[in-house]
Amino acid sequence: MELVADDGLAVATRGLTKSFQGIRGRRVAIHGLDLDVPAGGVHGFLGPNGSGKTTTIRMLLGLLRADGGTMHIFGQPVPQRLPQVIARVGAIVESPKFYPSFTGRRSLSLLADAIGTDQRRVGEVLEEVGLGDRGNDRFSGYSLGMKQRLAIAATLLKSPDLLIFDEPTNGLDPAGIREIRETMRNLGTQGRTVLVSSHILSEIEHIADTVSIIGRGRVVAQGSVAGLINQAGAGSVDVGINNPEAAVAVLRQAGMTAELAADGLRVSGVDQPADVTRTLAAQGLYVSRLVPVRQDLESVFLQLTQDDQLGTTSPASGGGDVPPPPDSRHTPDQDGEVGR
Ligand SMILES: Nc1ncnc2c1ncn2[C@@H]1O[C@H](COP(=O)(O)OP(=O)(O)OP(=O)(O)O)[C@@H](O)[C@H]1O
Repeated sequence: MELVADDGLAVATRGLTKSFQGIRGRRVAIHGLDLDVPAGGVHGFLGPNGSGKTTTIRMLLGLLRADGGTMHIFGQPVPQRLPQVIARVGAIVESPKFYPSFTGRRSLSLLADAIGTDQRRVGEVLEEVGLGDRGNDRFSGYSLGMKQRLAIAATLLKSPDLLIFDEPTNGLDPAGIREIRETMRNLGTQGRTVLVSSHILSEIEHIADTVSIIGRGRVVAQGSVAGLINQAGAGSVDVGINNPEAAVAVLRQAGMTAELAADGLRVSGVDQPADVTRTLAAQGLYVSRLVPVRQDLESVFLQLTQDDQLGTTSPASGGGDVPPPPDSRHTPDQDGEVGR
């Protein structure tokens, strides 16, 4: 049985591939995915709709069979050693179901019995997700955010080291989103690893320690949130000027990357903003405004996934560029479903 050394990763995939049978033939959904999720903290698994987040998560959990590549959870190859590692994993992959007329506490208590967990955990996990004072209310009276937090509480019963949440804020209002965000942040600060997928970046930017951005089944960037933002935002400035067309031409002639923007122009790849003003002034063009561009994860994400749609981004982690495997190696999607 293959084992990897303790590399500090909660989850690692290498060259992971998966295709589905569609009406017009097979479509590659996961395209050589190399994912690294460090142990401890919150990891945002980000990508546009249809980029392959759910498919990846379902493969990790043994709910769907991969076509190729390897997956490890805490150094154990999965699905081969999933039975050994699954006790350390809690996951929510679709909307959780509870009896509407049961209280949150009763539902958790039944679950605790079913999985052989001490009943003392019920009160603890209710507290952990902020439902300590609502545990004796019926599930039917909970807000959507509370229902989702009860689902998180259920995954916490067995004290997992890795929590996997697939789009946990889908369908929630802003208050519900905030509650779930805070819950995830708290879990991530307790030494646990929280792997959370989302296509909404603003949800993740402030709670994630590290992120992976995927596009079309490949990792296009991964690392710390701050690192990705710095990398993408380095040296961009917005320039206000009377004659932006002429300024763009002058700057391009000087070897800079400049383009027209809504209220002036944007120059990227600038080490010294003073170079911009100097270059323009030398041609009689005077800058009225020079503002460094503040990047956020959303703009990094859009840039990277847009580039990927156009096929211009090379995968950051090196192994993503795997051609679609030949059709003959695959069985139809329905055959790939495991235990569903
Ligand atoms: N059971 C299936 N049969 C056929 N195609 C599928 C199946 N599941 C996923 N796909 C396809 O695989 C691709 C990746 O889908 P997936 O649901 O993993 O993306 P996602 O990133 O989770 O998107 P979303 O944010 O919309 O949930 C899509 O093109 C999707 O249509």
